[in-house]
Amino acid sequence: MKVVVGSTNKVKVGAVKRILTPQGYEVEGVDVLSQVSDQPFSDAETVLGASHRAQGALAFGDIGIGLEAGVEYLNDQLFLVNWGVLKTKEGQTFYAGGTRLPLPDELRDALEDGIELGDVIDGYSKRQNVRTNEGAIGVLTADFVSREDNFCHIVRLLWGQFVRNSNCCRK
Ligand SMILES: O=P(O)(O)OP(=O)(O)OP(=O)(O)OC[C@H]1O[C@@H](n2cnc3c(O)ncnc32)[C@H](O)[C@@H]1O
Ligand SMILES: [Mg+2]
Repeated sequence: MKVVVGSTNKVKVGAVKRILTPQGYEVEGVDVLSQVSDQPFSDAETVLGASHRAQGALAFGDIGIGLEAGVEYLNDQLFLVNWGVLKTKEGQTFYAGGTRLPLPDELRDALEDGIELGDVIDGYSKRQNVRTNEGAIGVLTADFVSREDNFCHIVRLLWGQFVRNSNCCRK
């Protein structure tokens, strides 16, 4: 059974591989459109992007997984949010949300101006390609939690729901 991730970002594909390769699944990443803003600005837009990515990925395998990051206001505080969607050829859809972490106030203006967090966090941290490495979450947690760790948590939540609802691999 082939599992396809709707992105070629190595932390997204790496997270799915980390959970599903040991279970014997073939995992591949493909570039598909999220059909939302490059920087989603709400939970609703972020989960929609993940859903589009899962649907796009499903064309290339038996299971499609979409992982999407965004930002969301809670009261006056901007938070980093992450969502995952898993879709099967049989028409099942599973959703899971990940960690929420407050973003420093210094980042808010640039994000409100439409600059992607991936670009803003590089300048803020004085690091490069943060989005395909430790992620904003790595910068903000002194590297205790990486962006891949964060997506792994979501993949476990998605896969666990899929297993519970399928006949193939229930323990
Ligand atoms: O190739 P894709 O799959 O698009 O990978 P991406 O890094 O752009 O990932 P998303 O589109 O899901 O992320 C939406 C935006 O949020 C940014 N972002 C979210 N979480 C991040 C993190 O932990 N570190 C750096 N950038 C992050 C990202 O750079 C985008 O601007
Ligand atoms: Mg993107």
